[in-house]
Amino acid sequence: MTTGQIRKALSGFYYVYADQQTFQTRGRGNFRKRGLTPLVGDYVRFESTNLNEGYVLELLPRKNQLVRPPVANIDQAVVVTSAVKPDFSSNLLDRFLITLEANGIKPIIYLTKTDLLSPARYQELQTTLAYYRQLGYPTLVAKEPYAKTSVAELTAHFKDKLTVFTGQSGAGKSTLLNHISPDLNLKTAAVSESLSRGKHTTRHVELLPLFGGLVADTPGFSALNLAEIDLEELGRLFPEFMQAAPLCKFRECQHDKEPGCEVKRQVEAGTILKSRYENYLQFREEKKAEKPKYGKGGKY
Ligand SMILES: Nc1nc2c(ncn2[C@@H]2O[C@H](COP(=O)(O)OP(=O)(O)OP(=O)(O)O)[C@@H](O)[C@H]2O)c(=O)[nH]1
Ligand SMILES: [Zn+2]
Repeated sequence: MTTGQIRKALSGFYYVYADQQTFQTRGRGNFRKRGLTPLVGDYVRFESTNLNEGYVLELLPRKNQLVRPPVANIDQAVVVTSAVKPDFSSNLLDRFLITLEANGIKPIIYLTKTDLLSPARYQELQTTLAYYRQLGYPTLVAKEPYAKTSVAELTAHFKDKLTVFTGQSGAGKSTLLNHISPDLNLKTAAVSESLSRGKHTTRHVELLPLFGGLVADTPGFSALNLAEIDLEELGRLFPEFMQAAPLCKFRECQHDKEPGCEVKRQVEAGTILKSRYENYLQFREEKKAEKPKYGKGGKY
């Protein structure tokens, strides 16, 4: 048996990459009885007699997976964020960031449509996004989002990583991917002014070797309803809260109503961005409003 990585899944075939070759295989392992479906990005054990006939026998454990795009073992996600049309939303950005943090996926923020901004608004967004950069998230903000230098700054992060593209509909994911790899020829669509929604075409995901790493060729917009995040876990998904927390008076401080909270102190002092804290409180309310889940011991 050989170990390889699924780089494409199509019409019942899994295309497994191993030893610098691609093997066309079918699923046959007991993972199927356990209701597991191999995903692009999965590491598998397989056997084959030639390049066109082989069987995936075992699915190796995943470190994470997303539903849209359906990819496993993701290292990082480019959060394509538009400055206008649709308007920049710190709430949406923070939602993306905590969802990725919860899955152990490193976010890279990429701002698009800056060409449509007034100089003053551009300056303002640069200041806001500098805060995210200082948190440790690579944050790319350019006046010309698709200039060669801007795209090169992004692709420099791809080496040895599996990268996916995510972001709101109409944010410019397909446009950006087309600039990274013109061969892709992904359809882009003007955002319908009346619906404020882009088009959605179903495609099969494939991992492309680009800039020394692998890139999922299909962008996706995973559900961001925080369903899989625990209320108590929320604070740990904000790196600056994590850093402040040891100085909170209470060890299990939720940075909400507790006295002696360092996070709140830093929000007052202006070192923690107010919108981050407000979004945190809103996410908490959202989690609290969720119906109690059965089997979780009435946790909420
Ligand atoms: N002016 C300007 N227009 C852009 C920019 N990026 C994308 N657009 C336009 O915005 C529209 C939406 O871009 P897409 O690349 O289709 O967006 P998407 O995120 O792939 O959208 P979905 O497929 O709906 O998820 C297209 O008409 C693009 O030409 C940009 O930086 N500046
Ligand atoms: Zn606190």
